[in-house]
Order: sequence, then structure tokens, then C-alpha cells
Amino acid sequence: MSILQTINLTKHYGKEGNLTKALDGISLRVEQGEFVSIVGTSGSGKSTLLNMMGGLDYPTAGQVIVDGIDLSQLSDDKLTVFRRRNIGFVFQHFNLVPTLNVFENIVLPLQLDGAKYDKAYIKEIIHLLHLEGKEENLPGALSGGQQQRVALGRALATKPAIILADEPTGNLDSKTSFDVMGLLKLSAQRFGQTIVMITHNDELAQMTDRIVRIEDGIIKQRKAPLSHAVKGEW
Ligand SMILES: Nc1ncnc2c1ncn2[C@@H]1O[C@H](COP(=O)(O)OP(=O)(O)OP(=O)(O)O)[C@@H](O)[C@H]1O
Repeated sequence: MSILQTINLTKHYGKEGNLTKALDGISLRVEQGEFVSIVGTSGSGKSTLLNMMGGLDYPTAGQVIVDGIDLSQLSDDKLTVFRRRNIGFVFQHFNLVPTLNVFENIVLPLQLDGAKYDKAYIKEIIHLLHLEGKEENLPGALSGGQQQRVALGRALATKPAIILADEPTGNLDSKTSFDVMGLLKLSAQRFGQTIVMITHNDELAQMTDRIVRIEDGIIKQRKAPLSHAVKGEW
């Protein structure tokens, strides 16, 4: 069973005469442990797709199935809890809470859930993300790359099965982008997670297991990077 599946996913904005078909029937399967990148021109529907996959918005038609659960069948409250426990989000603009320090930002989703946190695990995340010694800093006192690593730590804190990342390196220089990508891959391998990432950067997309290209709300092309082609895996 795929960990994440969309079936004929459709999202239309506006009304007749002024209709935007942001998604026009996307059917996609992501297997557990896969790292998939979504590429496409501006306005092609990438963020809309990611938001639907994460249950941040409801589709006009079609389904999103996460770990066997059809998100459209969950009430708002249940969806919020399901999201918090199963999906980690990383955005381009980090979205850290400016008044909370690094440690507090990372454990925030656990606190919102009223869950006790595993101190050893949080320590491991902080170590993996090279944030030791920064635990008490406020986000404003960190570089962009460090802030993005904190955002990654926050996404990992609940040990989500799936990480959805919307241009996670969009605000970072190229060296820091590769570092953050490396950490994403490493943490996904370490914790057995599945990642779906939007990127405009072809080089970064090539680092993932599979590239899905969308245009005008439909899938134009699905391909594995060259390394897979050589092995005959498509
Ligand atoms: N809330 C909304 N209301 C109306 N139209 C919207 C809304 N959100 C997105 N759209 C439209 O849906 C289409 C897809 O938008 P989306 O943000 O998913 O594209 P994208 O591929 O992520 O673009 P970018 O790479 O620029 O971030 C665009 O035409 C956009 O204008």
C-alpha cells in the first residue's frame, strides 16, 4: 500500500467565466520511504497539490489517502490532529515563532498535542541538524540556513511518517541549500520517512528518487533521475 495517494485530485478556484483549474485530476502514488520532488513552472499547481496532500485545504473533487485514511472523511478537528501527528511541514519562509527559542520551536508541535517528548530523540535531532549550542537562541539571532534547520527539526519532532516541503531551500544560498537537502535525505533515511518536496531547482530535484512534473494542474511527466535510469528503474 502506498503511504500517500491522490486519486483524480481536483481543485478549482473561482466561478464559471473566471475559473482557475489549479489541479485538474492528479493521480499520484508515493511509496513509503520515497523522496519525490515536484517541479513545474510558476502557477502550475505545485503548492495547491502539496497543501491538499497535507490536508491544509479541501479539494473540489478527488481524494487524498494518507496511510489508508481518506482525508476528506475526517472532520476539521480530527484532520488537525491527524496532520499534527502524521505530517511534518517545511515552508520556504521557515514560519518559526519569533518569541520562542530554538528548542521551544522544535518541541512546539509536541506541546500543542499535549504529548510528552522524548528528550533523547530531540537531542538527536538537534545533533543531526548541527544546532547544538543554539538551543536558547531566538530565530532572529540565526542565519537563514540555521532557521531552516530549526524548521526541519520542528517537522521531525513528532516523528511524522510524511514530510511535505514547499521550496524548503528557496530562501537559501546554493551551498546552504545542498546542506539542507542533505539533512532532509539523511533524516528521512534515519527515521524512515517519506518526503514530497516542491523545488524550482533542477539540481536539487536530481538528488531525489523521483521527479514529478506538473503543468496547468496536470501531471506532464514522471521520471526517475538519471541514476535510476542507468539501473533501469523507472
Ligand atoms: N486561493 C486562491 N484563489 C484563487 N486562485 C488561486 C488560489 N491559490 C492558488 N490559485 C491559483 O491556482 C494556480 C496554482 O497555484 P499554485 O500556488 O498551486 O502554483 P505553484 O505551482 O505553487 O506556483 P509557484 O511556483 O509560483 O509557487 C495559480 O493560477 C494560482 O493563481
